[in-house]
Amino acid sequence: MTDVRVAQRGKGVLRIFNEAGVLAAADVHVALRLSALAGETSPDVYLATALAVRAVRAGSVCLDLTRLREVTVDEESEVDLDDLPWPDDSTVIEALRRSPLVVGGPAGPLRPLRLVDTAEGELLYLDRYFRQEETIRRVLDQRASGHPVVDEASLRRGLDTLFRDQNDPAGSSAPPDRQRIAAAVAATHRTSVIVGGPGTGKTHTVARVLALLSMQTDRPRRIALAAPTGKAAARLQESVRDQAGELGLPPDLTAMTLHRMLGWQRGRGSRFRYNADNHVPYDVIVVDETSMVSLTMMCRLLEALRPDTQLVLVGDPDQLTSVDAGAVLADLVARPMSGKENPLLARLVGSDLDAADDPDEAALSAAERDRLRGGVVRLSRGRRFGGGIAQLAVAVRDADEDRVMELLRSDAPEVSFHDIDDLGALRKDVVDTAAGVTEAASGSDASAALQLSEAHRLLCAHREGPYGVAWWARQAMEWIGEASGQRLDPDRWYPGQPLLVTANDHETRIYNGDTGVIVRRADDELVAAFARGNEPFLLHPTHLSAVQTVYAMTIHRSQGSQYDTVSVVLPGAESSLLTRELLYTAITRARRHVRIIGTEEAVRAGVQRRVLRASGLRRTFR
Ligand SMILES: Nc1ncnc2c1ncn2[C@@H]1O[C@H](COP(=O)(O)OP(=O)(O)OP(=O)(O)O)[C@@H](O)[C@H]1O
Repeated sequence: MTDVRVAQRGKGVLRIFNEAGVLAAADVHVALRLSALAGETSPDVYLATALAVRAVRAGSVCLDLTRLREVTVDEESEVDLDDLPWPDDSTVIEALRRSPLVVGGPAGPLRPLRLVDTAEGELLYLDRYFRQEETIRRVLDQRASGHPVVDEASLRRGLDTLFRDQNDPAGSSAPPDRQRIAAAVAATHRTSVIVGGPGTGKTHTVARVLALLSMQTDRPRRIALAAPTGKAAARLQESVRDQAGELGLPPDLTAMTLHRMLGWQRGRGSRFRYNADNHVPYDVIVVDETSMVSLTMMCRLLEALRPDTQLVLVGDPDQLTSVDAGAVLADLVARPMSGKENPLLARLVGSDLDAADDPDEAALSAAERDRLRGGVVRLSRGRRFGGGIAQLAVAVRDADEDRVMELLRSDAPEVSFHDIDDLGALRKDVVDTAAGVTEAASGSDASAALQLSEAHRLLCAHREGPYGVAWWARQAMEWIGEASGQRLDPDRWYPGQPLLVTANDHETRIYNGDTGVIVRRADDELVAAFARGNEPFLLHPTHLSAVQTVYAMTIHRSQGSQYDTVSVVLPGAESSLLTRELLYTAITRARRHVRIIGTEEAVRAGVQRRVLRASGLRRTFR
């Protein structure tokens, strides 16, 4: 028997790294094929190439050659990474500098790798990702070289009207008001980036940005609202529509996925209808949940923009990033800012920029002020949560593990911490939620069933194993079966069955990650219901190409959704999936209560472990 994960052609160092589980067979094949085409024979270059392919697979845009050894392997692997025959960093870099894979060779113009020197060390790119990153950098810099033409007096009036004191509607909100700064930045820059944790008012601000921009002209602005997933688009649309009447926005603004906005075409691969030669026809584009946008998608979006289209990128850079390579939103916030601050900003919101601390909002730091040059504003004042969840999220984000433990062990009603044997409260939430959803679904009330299915969600870091989704979903089904006296059979459709879509279907506009529920219609037919705008979208379940029954889901999948109560089953402290970003994402899925199930050791390990996502966007190239 051969192990499919081991590349049969791999020899020497590649074979050793492959068998140790650091490299996949595909990484080895790509490295060998490229080397053969270019006539490369150095084992150091083989290894670096295979590690560069692996890095992209693991979500990085490039390989950080100064951190070669920072790789993770499966938990089951018993290999000690330090025992592997790691070459010396500088030997690898020297070999790459001479390599035909990097400099081109007699075999032809093929140059599949790029070696880049930066102040913090060398990066190795697969050419395709290098070019995408270059495009992003170039388009952003071009767009930052000028500012939109605006009517200053009208903007000032707009800001005064839209950002009111909550207690005194005749007055403006107290400075510093970062939402007002964000709106002013968005109105005066071609590209702006509005970031913040959950409930900091990102969508509230976006609706006001749209109102502010619409006030600037008599001609209606062509506005596009977009998000990387269908679910996130639906949420954005709903929030903006809720505020449309109050703000004088068109009542029928529709949000769509980025794929749809760029004109995804069946059978055309990543080639969109709108691209560098055929720009998207909008004056203003808002992208929500930008943390989930991959490098490739950001590249496609930026190259499809008209130079004068105003782009507002919104999201939470502390969350888990896209499944594909890149952490573009976090990079845009952290990258060295070029350009000068738009002087108009100081005239419009000078009192916010210069204000001292206010009881509700701290004064702007020097770093925040600097980020304004790049059109980046971070909203920090939580507007939604009763303290506990937000405080916990902030402590995780700031890697303050003692504070995290203190909050978990406090009696804050929004947070609880349970041992893996202490499952009574979880069981009750699972059973009660299923009972509520089943009752509504059996009574053909699709809206209520969908709403009730957001009352509680069980999240895991892993798919498999004792901490994984499969195990916990089975456990949940047993609990529900015992409580209702009826065994659940996920191989047949039944009312109240919770669904998770696992692949995009552009035709039905049902997307990977969308969740729904099976409902019995008044005519007794069973249909799948998905939340979409005000009315649920119903379709026959056989029209769903890829769908699972979901009593537990991975934290990755839960991105872009929120639930009243979230229960998070943590894996063991040694799990490489357990990271700060993962914990932060899980905690911030909860609206009212977050229940963490696991050990103190696991919490502390998770808070300290970071997702390594190498990219060049944060660096200055030499
Ligand atoms: N300046 C404000 N004055 C009053 N209420 C506000 C203000 N800003 C936000 N809110 C309210 O706070 C809540 C959270 O705001 P919003 O939904 O815009 O946050 P968000 O950052 O988009 O959150 P999420 O990331 O979870 O979607 C909403 O109910 C909103 O109406």
